[in-house]
Amino acid sequence: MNILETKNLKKIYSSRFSNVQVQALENVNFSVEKGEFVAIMGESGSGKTTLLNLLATLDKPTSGKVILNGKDITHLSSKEVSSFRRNHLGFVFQDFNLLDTFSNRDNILLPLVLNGTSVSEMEQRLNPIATSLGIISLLNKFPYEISGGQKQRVALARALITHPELILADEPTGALDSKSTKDLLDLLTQIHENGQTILMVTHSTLAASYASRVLFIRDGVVFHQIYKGKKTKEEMYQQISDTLTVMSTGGAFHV
Ligand SMILES: Nc1ncnc2c1ncn2[C@@H]1O[C@H](COP(=O)(O)OP(=O)(O)OP(=O)(O)O)[C@@H](O)[C@H]1O
Repeated sequence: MNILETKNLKKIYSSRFSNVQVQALENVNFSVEKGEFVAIMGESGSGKTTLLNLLATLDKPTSGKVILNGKDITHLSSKEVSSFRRNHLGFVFQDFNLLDTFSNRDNILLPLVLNGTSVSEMEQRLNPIATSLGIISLLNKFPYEISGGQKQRVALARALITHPELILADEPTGALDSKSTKDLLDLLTQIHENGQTILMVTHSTLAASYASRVLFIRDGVVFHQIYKGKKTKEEMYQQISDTLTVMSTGGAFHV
């Protein structure tokens, strides 16, 4: 079953002060099945952030549709979008986006507080997630007291606490050292194996090699995709690297 689908997604940025227009996405079509872990790769300027912003309802496309769980989310009113985002999507960012004035526990619970969830329900949700992410001992600390890898695990807990249909991760390992990167990727794999749908934008071949499918964007269209299937992480890594080389040297693929 498709949980996410983009149909003929196009985004043209136009400036109010000049006639210059930038076509960031030309015609993006893809779908994500429930439970998939999809990585999106592409060179700088290929339109990845633009795509993520459209999927996250942070921006509207020039034309085309984003369908999440059967609902076209491109025409939500400004009143609807923030509760929609909170209830259906979980976000993980490169720079964690945790509030330093809140404890880690309160950072994680914030989306539930905004939704008016009861305290007992919050605790019931928090415990299993914090246990599986290994952050129970960090809950009463503040973000500035913990390492980058720990912060990203707290951010992941915050993303999971609402049981979102889809986790959108923007370069989640970008600010982490190699040990924390591997730990985070193992956790994402575990979450994926538990049935969570994840879409991750990344420049990292290593991060993408953990995904069940990698989509490559070039010049505003989906240029190629690789399914993990029965490949090992190492085989996947090699195939992603080869594809990036073909892309950077202007070679052609057919999706
Ligand atoms: N707000 C904006 N106004 C005008 N042009 C924009 C805007 N945001 C992005 N662009 C342009 O759209 C194109 C796609 O940008 P986007 O940021 O989506 O690429 P990206 O693949 O995420 O790049 P990177 O990997 O460097 O983050 C680029 O040519 C960029 O300059």
